[in-house]
Amino acid sequence: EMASGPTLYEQLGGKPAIVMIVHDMLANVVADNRINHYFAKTNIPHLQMELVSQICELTDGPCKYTGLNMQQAHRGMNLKTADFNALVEDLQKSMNSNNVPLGLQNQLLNILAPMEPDVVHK
Ligand code: HEM
Repeated sequence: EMASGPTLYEQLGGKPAIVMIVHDMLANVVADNRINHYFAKTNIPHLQMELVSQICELTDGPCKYTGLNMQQAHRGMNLKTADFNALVEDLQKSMNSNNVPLGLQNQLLNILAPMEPDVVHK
């Protein structure tokens, strides 16, 4: 059997660290005039809960994401690549302020990047 090593979830610092990263990312988003209009009617605590669950599962943590799939969640928003990149910047800003090492930042971004086609132009 191959030794697998700690999961990305574990390396990030588990659920408490992911809660902090998502919380601070959403604070950045709400303050980001490039994209905050999309979130004007959004229940932010609910979105935070869904994002934590999704990132926990994607990083091999002990969670099961039960929210909408990415196409459903963003249908009708007609998001652009620039909107996607702005959100990624807000996530990077949060990871920097939470002292997430660059190698781990890039591992998480590499998991999220392939979702772009499901999120933009929907
Ligand atoms: C990889 C990138 C993204 C991921 C992983 C992601 C993930 C999610 C998730 C998990 C939800 C909640 C779905 C549910 O409630 O069941 C959601 C909702 C939402 N997303 Fe994204 N998202 C991404 C990109 C974006 C971008 C770029 C924008 C806009 C700039 C955006 C705007 C929204 C909004 C406004 C909602 C909430 C809709 C509502 O009020 O119910 N998302 N997203």
